[in-house]
Amino acid sequence: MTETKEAIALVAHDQRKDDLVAWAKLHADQLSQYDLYATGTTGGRLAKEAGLDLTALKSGPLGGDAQIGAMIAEGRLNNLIFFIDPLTAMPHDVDVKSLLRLAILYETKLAVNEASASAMFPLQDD
Ligand SMILES: O=C(CO)COP(=O)(O)O
Repeated sequence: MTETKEAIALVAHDQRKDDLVAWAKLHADQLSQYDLYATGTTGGRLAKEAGLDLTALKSGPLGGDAQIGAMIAEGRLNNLIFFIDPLTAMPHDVDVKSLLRLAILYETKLAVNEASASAMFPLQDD
């Protein structure tokens, strides 16, 4: 029987993308052991610049946050690394709030910056 790999979703707001890419480069070996998902623009950068093999969803403002929220609600994802920009208003703030609400509701392991993302590893099975 093949074992299902645990999944991690990676998301960063525009002002935090450089930081997530830099963090992901440092942790590429660890990340590559998991099924990786990302919102569209974040995923494109992580694939190109950090060499990660991942599934890119829609861009956040076009429904990518909602897709990740749906994965959480369906029990398909329980790790989320979301580098949030705390200083910029977002047109899709309701989607961001919805994703965070679902992550909290479903006990998702959630990291919002470098320190908390680094503290996620090694991931432990529930
Ligand atoms: O907006 C986002 C998260 O709220 C991220 O989306 P992108 O990765 O497509 O920029």
